[in-house]
Amino acid sequence: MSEPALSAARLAVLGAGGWGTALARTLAQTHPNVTLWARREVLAGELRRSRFNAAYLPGVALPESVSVTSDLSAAVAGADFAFLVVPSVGMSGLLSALPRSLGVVLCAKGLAPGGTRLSELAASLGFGRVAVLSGPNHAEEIGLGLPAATVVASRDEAFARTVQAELMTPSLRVYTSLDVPGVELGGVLKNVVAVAAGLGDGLQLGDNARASVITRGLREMARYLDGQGAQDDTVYGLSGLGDLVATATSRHSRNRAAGEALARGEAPEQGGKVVEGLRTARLLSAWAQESGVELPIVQGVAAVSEGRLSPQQALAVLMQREAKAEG
Ligand SMILES: NC(=O)C1=CN([C@@H]2O[C@H](COP(=O)(O)OP(=O)(O)OC[C@H]3O[C@@H](n4cnc5c(N)ncnc54)[C@H](O)[C@@H]3O)[C@@H](O)[C@H]2O)C=CC1
Ligand SMILES: O=C(CO)COP(=O)(O)O
Repeated sequence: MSEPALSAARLAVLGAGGWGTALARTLAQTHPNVTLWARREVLAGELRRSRFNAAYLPGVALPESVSVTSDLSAAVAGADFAFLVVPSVGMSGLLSALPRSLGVVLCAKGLAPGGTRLSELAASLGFGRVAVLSGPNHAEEIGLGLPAATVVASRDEAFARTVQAELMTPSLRVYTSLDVPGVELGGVLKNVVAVAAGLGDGLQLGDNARASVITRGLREMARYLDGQGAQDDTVYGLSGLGDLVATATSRHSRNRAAGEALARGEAPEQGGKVVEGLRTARLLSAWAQESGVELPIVQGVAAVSEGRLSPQQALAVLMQREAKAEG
């Protein structure tokens, strides 16, 4: 395969956790001008010195061409657009500190406080060029250059195409979409179902149980997306079913591992790595309670993570729901 052509675009990756590091490495294959911003200077210094992110993505070398800084203004100065890769709880603070003229690609798979979608948050803060990136993309594999596909969605079709063109490499196939809520929410909800799959794995419930959780979880995802303005078929694409399968079955998934830890009676968040599905479960469980829309798996995960039910009790609640037709 021939070497991909280099691009003159200047790109910023804001957030130096696992996914930000993997994206910076991917972009560096085709861009000599990539800057990676780490919130903490101690991490930025470590990355500059060793070129490895031992805490968040061990084993993936950051190319020398990637500039690393903890100075946010310097990171985005002259950038054509930026990938925002901090946990969803940090997105509001990060967006507030950025120039509104900057094109932003939101890469977190979670919701803002109160359950607002991150793309809505960005628009409400005055950003004009807003895209979301979502798909079956474990940083551990993308960072090694293993093949994958992903979706960039924006209401601004030209911006989505620009991001697609800049992010595509021979090992990362990027699709565009105009369905922002559909693509964004698929990535948000699959994390909760992955926690449920992890709970089942931790309780050693077997392959049938995992398949049932994935399938009924997909149904809950579709039910929620339906009320949020998403297109019907998006949930069955890469950002929905694709990412659900990747996350609910992968040894890399932090959300699945959190479910396993809960089943063992251990703390679900370990090593300082973000587990978006726990917070999302609580936000969506509250929404389900208020709206009367049934999201039993989401509500079960919320109940376990809040300590209201044991994993075994949550399983019993799910299994003993009233008999009904599939749908
Ligand atoms: N790890 C993965 O494979 C993928 C993760 N994502 C999503 O990307 C987002 C980031 O995840 P990871 O990179 O895995 O997280 P991570 O846990 O590996 O690292 C998070 C990074 O963000 C920093 N951080 C934490 N709070 C912050 C704040 N308020 N402001 C700025 N920086 C802050 C941490 O110091 C750390 O460097 C999450 O929403 C996750 O769901 C999406 C696709 C793949
Ligand atoms: O979103 C991801 C893969 O697409 C990563 O999932 P985890 O946060 O569960 O590791």
